[in-house]
Amino acid sequence: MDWAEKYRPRHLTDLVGNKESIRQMLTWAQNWTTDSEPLLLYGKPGIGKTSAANALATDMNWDVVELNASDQRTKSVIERVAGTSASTGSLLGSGRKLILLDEADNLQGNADRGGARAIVDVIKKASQPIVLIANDLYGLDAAIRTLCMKVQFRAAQARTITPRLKEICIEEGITCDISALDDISGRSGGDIRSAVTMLYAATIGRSELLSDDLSTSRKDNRSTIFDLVAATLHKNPTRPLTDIAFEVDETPDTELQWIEGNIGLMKDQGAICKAYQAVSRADEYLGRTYKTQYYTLWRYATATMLLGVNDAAFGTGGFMKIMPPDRWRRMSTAKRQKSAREQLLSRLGRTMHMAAGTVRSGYLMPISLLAEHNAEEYAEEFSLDTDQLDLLIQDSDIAKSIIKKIEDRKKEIEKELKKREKEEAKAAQKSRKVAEKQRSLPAPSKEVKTDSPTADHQEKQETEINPDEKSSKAEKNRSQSTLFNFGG
Ligand SMILES: Nc1ncnc2c1ncn2[C@@H]1O[C@H](COP(=O)(O)OP(=O)(O)OP(=O)(O)O)[C@@H](O)[C@H]1O
Repeated sequence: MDWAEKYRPRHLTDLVGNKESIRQMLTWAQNWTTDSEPLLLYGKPGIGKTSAANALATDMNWDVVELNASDQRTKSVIERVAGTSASTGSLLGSGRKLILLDEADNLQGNADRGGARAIVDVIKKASQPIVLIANDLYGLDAAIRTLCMKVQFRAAQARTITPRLKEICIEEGITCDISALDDISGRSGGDIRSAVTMLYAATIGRSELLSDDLSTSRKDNRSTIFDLVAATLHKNPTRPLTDIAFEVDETPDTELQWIEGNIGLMKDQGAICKAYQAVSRADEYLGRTYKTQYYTLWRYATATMLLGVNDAAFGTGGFMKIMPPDRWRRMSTAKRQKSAREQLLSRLGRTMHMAAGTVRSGYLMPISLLAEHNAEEYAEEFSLDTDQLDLLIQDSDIAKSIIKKIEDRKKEIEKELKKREKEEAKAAQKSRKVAEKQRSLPAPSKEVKTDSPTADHQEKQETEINPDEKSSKAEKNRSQSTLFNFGG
């Protein structure tokens, strides 16, 4: 029996983590009446949902009728099995039956589309407790979802899984390194089933588990292109080169570029020359392969390249810093420059209302000469980036510093704008508050106290108004009094 099954928790107290969810389940079960909602347990796989449901039934002394996705969960099966169980008592006549619907989010895959509908009917009619289990809450039919009391199960934390693994090791009589168990717990991503299974796999045929055992068993033993290049340039490769090449996940032409790109690591000029001859011969075979579509030639190309270069490399050894082919770096630089050139021409052309080709053939040189004298203005005018300005003035350092200066200035302006917006918002808020406060004040009494500070202030203001304004105010007052008089 695999350990995940062997060490399935039998009682609620055996479960690791999710204490609050387990408490909710127990309360639900202890207070269960025919009016209770069914329970929906949801969460990632392997964290104990099914085990918890079974353990609950055991602890409550209930029977279990389980329907999982492997059963043909058609409407009729669900109605027959769950429906009957739900509406009748226990076989023993006393206890209850827990109806367990595992993988409830997988009903849509059934041949009979009545599955979800049937569950809703069964749930509504049920006279026995029902537990549904799902990984994806929203993969569940909405009608079922809304009928249930939902309890979430969360992935376990690594530090709670390790003690469980230790218990299993003790039970199995295996001496274990705690750091090895921590490693397994960490890699399980909170999935306890996967942690238990990993432990099982790592300890097969052992009575001791050390952290080193784990790292070697985990290591991907396939060779990489770095291994192949290193072995080819080494005087005594430990394994046949063709075996290593077979494991490397690259085509012979890519391998050729890598080997050619690292030939320079050889010290001896004569050896380098010999290695290039082997590479050139291999390249011929590759060319013929593509021309004739006769892929058996690939093997000759690979053998010529690896064995020829290794033969030339005799005497090379020690630490080597293997790098991706320089040609790739140059190609990517050239590609970047080409795109910068095209963008620059189209930008200049757009501003000057002419085709990019015309700019290149007739105007690029004079613009470059002019830009040299006023690079910053040109960069701003045409919104150039570092590469584009560099193309124009042919000086990457100056281009870099100018673009940085422009960007810093832009940032400064943006900062200033933001600051101002904030200040304005603050002022607006303040004046809103003042207005609100004034509105909430009781209406002033009709009798105006002339000795009040407000009145003083008003008076003072009036004395400060210049004579012209005063006369126009007097005029206004006069006309107002006339109006009142008219109304009276
Ligand atoms: N909380 C837990 N405590 C102890 N062991 C656990 C726990 N969760 C999972 N396991 C181990 O993983 C196995 C599988 O657990 P279980 O079937 O309950 O998970 P599940 O959440 O229902 O997964 P799925 O959604 O895939 O059905 C158990 O038999 C047990 O060995």
